Amino acid sequence: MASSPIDTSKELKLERYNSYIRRLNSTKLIVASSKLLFRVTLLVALILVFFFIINYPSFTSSENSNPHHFNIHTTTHNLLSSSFYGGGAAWEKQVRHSSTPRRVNGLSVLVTGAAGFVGSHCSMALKKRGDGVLGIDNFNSYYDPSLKRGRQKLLAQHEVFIVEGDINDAELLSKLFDIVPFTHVLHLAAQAGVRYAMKNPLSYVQSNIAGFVNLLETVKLANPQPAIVWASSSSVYGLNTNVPFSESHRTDQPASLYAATKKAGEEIAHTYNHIYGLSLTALRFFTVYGPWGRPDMAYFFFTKDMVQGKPINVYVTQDDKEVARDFTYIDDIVKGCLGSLDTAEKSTGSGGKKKGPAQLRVYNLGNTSPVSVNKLVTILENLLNVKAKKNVIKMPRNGDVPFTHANITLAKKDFGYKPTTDLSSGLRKFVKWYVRYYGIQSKDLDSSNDHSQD
Ligand SMILES: O=C(O)[C@H]1O[C@H](OP(=O)(O)OP(=O)(O)OC[C@H]2O[C@@H](n3ccc(=O)[nH]c3=O)[C@H](O)[C@@H]2O)[C@H](O)[C@@H](O)[C@H]1O
Repeated sequence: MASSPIDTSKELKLERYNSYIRRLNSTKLIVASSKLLFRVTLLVALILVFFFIINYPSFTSSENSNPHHFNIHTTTHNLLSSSFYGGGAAWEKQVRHSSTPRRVNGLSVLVTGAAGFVGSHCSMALKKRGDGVLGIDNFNSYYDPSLKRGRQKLLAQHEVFIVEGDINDAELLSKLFDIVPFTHVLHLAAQAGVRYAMKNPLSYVQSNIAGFVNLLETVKLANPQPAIVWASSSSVYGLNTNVPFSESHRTDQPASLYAATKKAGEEIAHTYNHIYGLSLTALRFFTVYGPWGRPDMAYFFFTKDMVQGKPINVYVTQDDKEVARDFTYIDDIVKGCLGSLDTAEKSTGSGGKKKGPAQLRVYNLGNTSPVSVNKLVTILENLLNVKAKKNVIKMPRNGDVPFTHANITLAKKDFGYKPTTDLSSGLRKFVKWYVRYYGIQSKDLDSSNDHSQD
C-alpha cells in the first residue's frame, strides 16, 4: 500500500530531526572529550613540573648564578633517586650486593663522591681487591657531569653501584646505614677548586662543612660505627712558608675559602672524635692529576686549550717568580687512601655514645718534588706536539698560593706511602687517556704517546 504524501513529509522531518540530534550529541561528545583531554594534559603537565622542581631544585633556585643562595638539603631529598626508587627491594638488593666484600676480612666501604676523580679511582681499586664498595654522588654540574656519568658506567661494569643522592640528605644516609653495616667511610664528596670559591662561596660551606657534619651525625649513630678517612687538602697550609710542609706546621692562615672549609673540616673531625669516639683520618692531597681527572684543574684545561690552539694563562708570583705545585699522580693517591683505610682503627662509640678514645690522624699525601707551572706546560707541549700560546701573568689574588711541597715522612712510616710517578710519566698517561676519551686525532699528536703504559 502506497503511503500518503503527508506521511512521507512527516517521516522525512522526523529523520532530519533525529539526524540533527545525533549531530548535536556527537558535537557535545567531541567538546566534552576535548575538555577532558585538556584537563588530563594540564594535570600531567602539573605533575611533571612538580617532579622537575623537586628533582632539580638548582634550576628553580639558580644556585650557581646566585652565589648568595644557600640551601642545605637536610630534610628534603631527591624523590626519584632516594626514597622513591630507594625504597624498592631491587634498589636495596643493588646496595647490598655492591657493598658486600668478596674476600675474607674484606672491608665494606661507603665512598662519598664516588663519581668524582679520586672517588672513582679508589672505588675501582677497592673493588678489584675484593672489598665491598657502595658509592654516593649527587652528580652536580660544577664540571661536565657527562664525565661523572662515564666514570659511573665504568664502575658499574665492575659491579660498583652509585646511589644518586646528596650527603646533605640525612634520611638517605641513615637508610644506607640501616641496610649496610659499613666498616669504613671514604669521604671524598666535596666542593673542590680553589678559585671557584670566590664565585660561589656558599657552595663550599654547603658541601665541605654542612655535608661533612651531616655525614658525621649519621655515622655517630651507626652500629657498628665505621672508621672515616676523608679528603682534606694541601691548601690548608695557606701562607705557611716553611718547606716542605709537615703535618705539624701551622695551618691557621688559609688563603682561600676552599682552604678554610677544609681546615674547618679538620677541626670538626677533632670534635666528633673527641665527643663520639669516631676514628677519623684526614688526608691532605697535593694537586692530584691523571686520567679521568677534573676539567677545572690547570693541567686538564691547559691540555684542552692547547689542543684547540687557544691561549693559556701561566701565573707567576707578584715578584715574577715561578709558581710551583707538588703534583701527585692519582695511582699514588689511591695507594695512600687504601693504606689509610687499612690502618684505620675502629671507632669506639656506639649509638652516639663514646666508649673510649679513638684514632685521630692527619697525613700529607704529596709527591715530594714540586714542579713549576712553566715546566708543566713544557711537558704538555712535548706530549701534545703543540706549542702553547702562553700569557704569562701575575697570579690574580683569588686564593692561589705560590707553591706547595709535601713532607710525607708520617704516611711513609704509618702505612708505607711512597709515590712512584713523576710528572712527565703521569702526564703521559693523562694525555693518552685524554686523546682517547675525547677522540682527538692522534696524527696531530706526538707519536711517543703510544708508548705509555696506562
Ligand atoms: O692540593 C690541593 O689541595 C688543591 O689542588 C688543586 O688546586 P691547585 O693546586 O690550585 O691546582 P690547579 O687549579 O690545577 O692549579 C695548578 C697550578 O696552576 C696555576 N694556574 C692555574 C690556572 C691558570 O689559569 N693558570 C695557572 O698558572 C695555579 O696557580 C697552580 O699553581 C685542586 O684544584 C684543589 O681542589 C685542591 O685539591
